[in-house]
Amino acid sequence: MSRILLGVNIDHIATLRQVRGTNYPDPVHAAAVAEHAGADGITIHLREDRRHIIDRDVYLLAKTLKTRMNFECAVTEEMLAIACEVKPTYVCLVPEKREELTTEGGLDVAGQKDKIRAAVERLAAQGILVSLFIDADKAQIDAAKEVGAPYIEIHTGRYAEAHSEAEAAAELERIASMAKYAHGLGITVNAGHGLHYHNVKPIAAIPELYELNIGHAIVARAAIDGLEKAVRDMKQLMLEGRRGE
Ligand SMILES: CC(=O)[C@@H](O)[C@H](O)COP(=O)(O)O
Ligand SMILES: NCC(=O)COP(=O)(O)O
Repeated sequence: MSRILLGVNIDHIATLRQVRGTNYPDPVHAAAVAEHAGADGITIHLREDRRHIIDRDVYLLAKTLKTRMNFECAVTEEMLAIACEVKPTYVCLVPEKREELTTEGGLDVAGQKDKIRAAVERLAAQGILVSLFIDADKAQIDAAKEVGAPYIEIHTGRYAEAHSEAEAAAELERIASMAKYAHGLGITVNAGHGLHYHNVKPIAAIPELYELNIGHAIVARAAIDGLEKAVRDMKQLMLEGRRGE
């Protein structure tokens, strides 16, 4: 049985901070906790609108991570320049729409090969391993190969959001067959988006997958699992305050 790795996406630790304009919770701290718990890597998505991860996080994480950074970004001059300066282990190029709640689909590599090839070459020249976040689609995989990307990340959003078991099974089959196809072309295949505690096992069973990137569900689980201690700690401090301690 081959190993499958977990990249923990900490974007939504930063969401909690940004929503109040506080300096906590700190994604840098969260990354250290995730690494201590066994994360194989840390994923962050620096959105153009800086709605969660901000530049400061990227630069600090580059210094503090003990595993490796998977830096997700749109294919823009601003983001490519940051990536080339930070030099994370991985850059995953993703599509981005300003108004979306989260990433809605894969990058159209086939429709903009010259632009993506130039980005891949520019990042690779800095020693960065480039991944393309794409749908489980043969034309997109062929295009990823053509532009020289050594990695792809298959978008699992449609599987995660399936409205029926039959739809989920069909999506799973598509992801599995496209993972096999891409792997056969010599591409290292990751997957992610919308994976959670009840849908991850069938995806993790796909033998060609190297790594899963999971964020929202892990942060949500942490909020519930950590709540009991958080409430106890607050009550204890209130008691100490009342006692004049
Ligand atoms: C590219 C991808 O699937 C995820 O990283 C997703 O884009 C995360 O972005 P949000 O955390 O803003 O939803
Ligand atoms: N690339 C997918 C990712 O990093 C995590 O996505 P999600 O688990 O937050 O949906």
